[in-house]
Amino acid sequence: MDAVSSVPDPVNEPVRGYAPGSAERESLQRRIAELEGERHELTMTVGGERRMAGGDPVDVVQPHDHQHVLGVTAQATAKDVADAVASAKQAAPAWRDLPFDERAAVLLRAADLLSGPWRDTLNAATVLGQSKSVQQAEIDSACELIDFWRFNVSYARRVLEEQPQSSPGIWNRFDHRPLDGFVTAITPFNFTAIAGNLPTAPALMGNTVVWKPAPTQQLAAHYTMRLLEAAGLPPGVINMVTGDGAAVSEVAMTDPDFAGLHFTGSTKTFKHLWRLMGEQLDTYRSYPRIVGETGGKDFVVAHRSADPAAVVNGLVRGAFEYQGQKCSAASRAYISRSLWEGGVRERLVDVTKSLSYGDVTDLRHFGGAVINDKAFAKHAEVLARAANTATLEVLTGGTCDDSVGYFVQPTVLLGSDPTDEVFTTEWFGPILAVTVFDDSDYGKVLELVDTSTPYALTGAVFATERAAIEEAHRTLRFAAGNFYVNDKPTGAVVSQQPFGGSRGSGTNDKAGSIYNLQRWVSPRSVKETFVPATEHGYPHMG
Ligand SMILES: NC(=O)c1ccc[n+]([C@@H]2O[C@H](COP(=O)([O-])OP(=O)(O)OC[C@H]3O[C@@H](n4cnc5c(N)ncnc54)[C@H](O)[C@@H]3O)[C@@H](O)[C@H]2O)c1
Ligand SMILES: N[C@@H](CCC=O)C(=O)O
Repeated sequence: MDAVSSVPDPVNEPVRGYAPGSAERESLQRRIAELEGERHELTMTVGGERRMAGGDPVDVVQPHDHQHVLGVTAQATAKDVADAVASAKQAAPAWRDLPFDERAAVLLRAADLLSGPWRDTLNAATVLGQSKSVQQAEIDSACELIDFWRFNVSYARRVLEEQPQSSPGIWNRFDHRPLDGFVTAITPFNFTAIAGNLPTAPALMGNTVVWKPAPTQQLAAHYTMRLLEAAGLPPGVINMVTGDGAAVSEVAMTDPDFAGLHFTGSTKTFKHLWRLMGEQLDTYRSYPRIVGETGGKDFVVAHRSADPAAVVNGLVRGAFEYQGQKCSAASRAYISRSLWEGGVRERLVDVTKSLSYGDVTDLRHFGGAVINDKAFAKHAEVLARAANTATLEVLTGGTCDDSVGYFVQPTVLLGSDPTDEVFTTEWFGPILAVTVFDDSDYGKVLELVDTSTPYALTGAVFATERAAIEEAHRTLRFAAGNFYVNDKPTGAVVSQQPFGGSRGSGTNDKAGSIYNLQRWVSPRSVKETFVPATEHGYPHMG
């Protein structure tokens, strides 16, 4: 059983600005150029060995310059995944028997390496492979991942401290065992921090893991794996397999020792995986722990009392940072008529028009391209439909161009039918749908916001009247797991706004919090009686 010692008090990693002329900018640009000039062999890592997966090769490109191949990865085969599962099982006894402090030290060291010598590498890989602006890479692949690793150690310690009461002559204890089997972590393309957190959180609690990143995030995932090795992660504790995941669900998730899924990605994929797990219930030795954080259709509501400049800024940053490819991105807005007609419409259109999306290695751009050809085609279809729908008006944007990169212009659609799919479907791109309501209909609009989508991830209300804010809290209590007052619905910070949503948006286990970490232990209650009874009778028997 783990002894509990004290661990360093975590603080949030400061965000660097990369202003022109700064040493940090020069250093990052140098690293970007180095990684851009290499052609990476994006292998799996199984039992500490790097090897190319056996299936079809897959090019990993720069989304803003899709002819530029950064490296080649490959689809993992059933045999590759079976090897990763075997390796996770083999590494399990030694890893779970290692004292908590030794496991924690690996992540604390990884955090310090990322804060220092590895920062440029992970940021550069995220800029190039996922088309993030430097600011968006910095808050993700540096700060958020460092925060996950440091804060998780402190939360894990609190989990281990939780102990039952004892009574005279009896000592009761919790043995915080890892799960009885291995964990599968499946991660999305859009956050390097999430990709790094999902395998490491269960590992911290003593589990071994099969991790499958998204192919489009493979460059940053490759360096995350190298960084964990540099921090001292033993071989086999986290086994990284590559590809689109078909073999992972077929092999790892149908193994009798599969004990937990740590997933972030779309609602559709999560439901598919949950159904698969349901079908396998008679195969598994334990009921698997299922943690899945999924899609959103995140809202902004602006009451007539709101500060117009704050509303516009919240919409622009909330909807268009990282090309709208955040699960938290504002994609539907409900604006009171007096605000809209009092200048918000013009200001929103003007600021949105001024945003430049381009090659993110040129740091002057606000954003880059969407992740791949599939996302581009989906957005192109949405924009074509919008242009031909009578209830929709394209206020700005509405165009896209994939001749060099997968560029979709930041788009604002004005809709008179709030049931149209632009207000209900997650597209995961830079498309914001706005509808305008009469000031007196605020209460009705809150009801509409609550009921018009299957999701409940993030949302924001802008208002200065306290009664309006209180009404939004009440009506929208279950409409968002992360709710913002007078702020954009994106940009949650580990330890400050623990992140996750409910309804169709996930199991709401709040990544980077004590709630998430406790899902990766299976406590054993131990009762020890110091002087055991020797007579079987009771007083009532006389
Ligand atoms: N709620 C959150 O915290 C959160 C955070 C980030 C992203 N997201 C959501 O993620 C989605 C965007 O990410 P994405 O496009 O990478 O999602 P996705 O569902 O397409 O893919 C997620 C992961 O699942 C894998 N996958 C897909 N099909 C699989 C299968 N059959 N078997 C095994 N693995 C499979 C993918 O390869 C990838 O690694 C959006 O819906 C977004 O809202 C949610
Ligand atoms: N936690 C991030 C979103 C993660 C999903 O993509 C935010 O709060 O913006």
